[in-house]
Amino acid sequence: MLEVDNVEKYYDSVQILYGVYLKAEEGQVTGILGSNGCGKSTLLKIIFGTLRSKYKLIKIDGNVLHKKMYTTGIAKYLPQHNFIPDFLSIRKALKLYGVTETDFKAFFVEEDFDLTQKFGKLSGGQRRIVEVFLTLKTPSRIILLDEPFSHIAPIQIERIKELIQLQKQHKIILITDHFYREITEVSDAIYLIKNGSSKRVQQLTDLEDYKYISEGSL
Ligand SMILES: Nc1ncnc2c1ncn2[C@@H]1O[C@H](COP(=O)(O)OP(=O)(O)OP(=O)(O)O)[C@@H](O)[C@H]1O
Repeated sequence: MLEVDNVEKYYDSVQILYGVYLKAEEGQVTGILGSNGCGKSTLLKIIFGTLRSKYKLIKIDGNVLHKKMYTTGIAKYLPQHNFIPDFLSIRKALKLYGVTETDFKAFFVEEDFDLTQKFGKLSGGQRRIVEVFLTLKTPSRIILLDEPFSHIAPIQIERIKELIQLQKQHKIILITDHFYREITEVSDAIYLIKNGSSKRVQQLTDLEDYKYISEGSL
């Protein structure tokens, strides 16, 4: 289990997060929703350890994590924007992520990607779906996904959702996206970031009550 508590973040003198708490269980997908600029990406970066915060407490299976999470190899993080360098081939990326070529080919049957293809030569959407696939299939136990559904075609979104369901069995998956219907469908637990704090969403109508979505849009 991953527990994140008391996250406070300032950018210069502006406070963005005011004591965020969330709990993410193994075998479950934990969704994070919130309006533009509320601090979702900031929170994921703080959890991963690539962004400093004023306070935070991270526990894994009840033990306080003293190191930056990314240095431990326990987690992989999909940032909001493309991150695999242009010069890297698909084959090299598979090796780096510990994903087999067989698994890759089994998922991308239709696309029939050439494994020597470099990321710089893929389309924006192709690049994104390969990045999402690698992040989900990597053997790391904790997976942090920032906007995995953005920039990919609807049919691919369905495939990614199926992959998430398969991969979550042995993993702790934290996910955020503005495709809130996808998030609510794929998540076992949901938090909403609002006014710098996290609120556990117990039922979907809470999203209306917290004015994340307009009344009647469910
Ligand atoms: N490096 C930075 N310096 C100063 N302010 C920043 C920095 N990065 C983010 N912010 C601000 O912090 C707030 C939270 O940003 P963040 O990217 O975490 O939001 P978000 O919820 O992921 O937004 P979105 O859904 O639009 O991607 C925003 O107001 C943003 O302008």
